[in-house]
Amino acid sequence: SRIYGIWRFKEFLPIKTSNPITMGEGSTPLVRVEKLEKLIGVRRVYVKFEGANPTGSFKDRGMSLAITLARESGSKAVVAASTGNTAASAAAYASRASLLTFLLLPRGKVALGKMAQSILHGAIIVEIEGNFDDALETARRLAQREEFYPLNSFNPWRLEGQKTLAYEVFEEIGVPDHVVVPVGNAGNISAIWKGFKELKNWGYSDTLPRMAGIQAEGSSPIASAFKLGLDAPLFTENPETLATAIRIGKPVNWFKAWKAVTESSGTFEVVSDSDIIRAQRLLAREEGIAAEPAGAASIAGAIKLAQNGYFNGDETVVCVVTGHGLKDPDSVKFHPTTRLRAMSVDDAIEKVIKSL
Ligand SMILES: Cc1ncc(COP(=O)(O)O)c(/C=C/C(=O)C(=O)O)c1O
Repeated sequence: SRIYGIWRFKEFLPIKTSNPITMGEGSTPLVRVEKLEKLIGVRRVYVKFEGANPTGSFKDRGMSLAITLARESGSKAVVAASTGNTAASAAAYASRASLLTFLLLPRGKVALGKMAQSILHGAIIVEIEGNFDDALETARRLAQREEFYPLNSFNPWRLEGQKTLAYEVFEEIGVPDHVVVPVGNAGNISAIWKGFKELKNWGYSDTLPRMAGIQAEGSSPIASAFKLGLDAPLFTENPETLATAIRIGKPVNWFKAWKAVTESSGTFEVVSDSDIIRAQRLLAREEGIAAEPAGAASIAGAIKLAQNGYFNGDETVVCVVTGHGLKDPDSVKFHPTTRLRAMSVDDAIEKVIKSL
């Protein structure tokens, strides 16, 4: 059968199919980041680089299952509210299944690369005046009509695909001490935790990681409440962060994420937009990894957790970088570099030599 991708784990997936809608999603790089290790102060730090998926984010893992089911459901169209990556992934996989895609997007709040993908794959795009949470409510109501198949992460099949990240990490390095995940609608951290629990329940492993969920300061309904010692999130009407992928005020999967953190004796942490931008630059200029801002939030979170003494120094930490830097080209405005204008070959040569 398949030698790479999530369908290698077909026995662990809840749907039986001989021809899934797939583009080889999964089997993403687990990259050791030794310079960041020194900064975070633990024995090993790895980045699970989900930007290497077919549409550039972890969403592809779950979309492969969900679209395979959508095709069998007899629906004519799929519908998804999104901050961008679910949209891009839905449009790509649905086109492969010859299904129409309706996207509900918060107008003006979706990063350029994700809009480009949604357009390229021919989705029907509805830009809503409002935020992601309004878009999600629209999608939920549309999904009550037979002709629309719902793709948002209240759809459990998406999370069943996303749990495969845990299987891949286990295959390569066993069970890490910590897994750090950026949290928006809170599906992914829950899915990864589920994957590790299954491995233990099925007797493949005998330990579990501690999960750390990272949210952006202006959009941290779960993390802020957790840090205040509350037992439920503080939903916010106006989430704000430049990490637009995780700009979500009413996370639909908050309860699953809360359980993942409490069951694993993990934590939630809040990082500022400047922490995120700093992490994006460190990843790109020290480790060669291009992360979109929300993807860099896991590294920003690990740095902050280290500063708060959360780690004991000899652990292995996996940071999930959830989306590729190409998704949000506008974010390069935060990362100036030298750009020289050369009027001729000689001029270019002279300027380059002067810049050495
Ligand atoms: C790069 C990136 N990093 C982290 C998250 C948060 O994952 P969840 O906590 O499972 O929501 C998202 C989520 C994106 C959407 O929710 C969407 O695309 O609509 C993301 O794109």
